[in-house]
Amino acid sequence: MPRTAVFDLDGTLVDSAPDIHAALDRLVAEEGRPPFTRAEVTGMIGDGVRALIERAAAARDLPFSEALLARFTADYTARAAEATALFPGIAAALDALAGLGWRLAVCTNKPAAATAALLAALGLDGRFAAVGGGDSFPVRKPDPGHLLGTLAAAGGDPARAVMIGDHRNDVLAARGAGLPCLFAGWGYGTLAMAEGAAGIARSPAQLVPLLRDLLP
Ligand SMILES: O=C(O)COP(=O)(O)O
Ligand SMILES: [Mg+2]
Repeated sequence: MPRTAVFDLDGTLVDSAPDIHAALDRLVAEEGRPPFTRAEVTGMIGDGVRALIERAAAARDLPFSEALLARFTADYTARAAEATALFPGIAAALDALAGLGWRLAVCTNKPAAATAALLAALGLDGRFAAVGGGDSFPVRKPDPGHLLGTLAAAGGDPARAVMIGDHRNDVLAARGAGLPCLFAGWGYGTLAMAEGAAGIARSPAQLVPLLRDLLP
């Protein structure tokens, strides 16, 4: 059974904050509200799009509504790849893992449609044995069912898999699923969120050696 590396998306594989930030600014500008700082935006990412819009609305004194959420989702999904790129070193790490026989998967709280659009725009469709989005299953991270469902879809073995993510939700999902989590220190989470992780990768260049240590 091959080893499986299950990657979080936002803040781990891709630096998606610029496009999320731009879409949030367009949304609140339509309501006559001022734009966000980048730190405000990265602090609101990680619990899926509904939580993102609830937080953004609260921060700009706007009532949350399904219509607001739907407007954001449509706009962001159409423009998710304008400024979003892989973090430097990620492409090489994915290539190296694939070359070592690892199976690759994505487990993200980003909705599946936006995730698919983004991965396609980055030329990454087909790279992953499975992609579990934030609305692909009845549950999402930190619920381990999201990670285990993605792993099952990838044909991976939970006893031979590692989760890599930048948020507390990734660490908690991995812990609940009985997998080690490697914390992505270059992402949007704080290092305090790494508590309970099996290790911290400071840069994508450290991914392959640390993953090989975790699953020799
Ligand atoms: O959509 C989010 O809030 C975060 O997505 P992630 O799980 O890929 O970090
Ligand atoms: Mg993330």
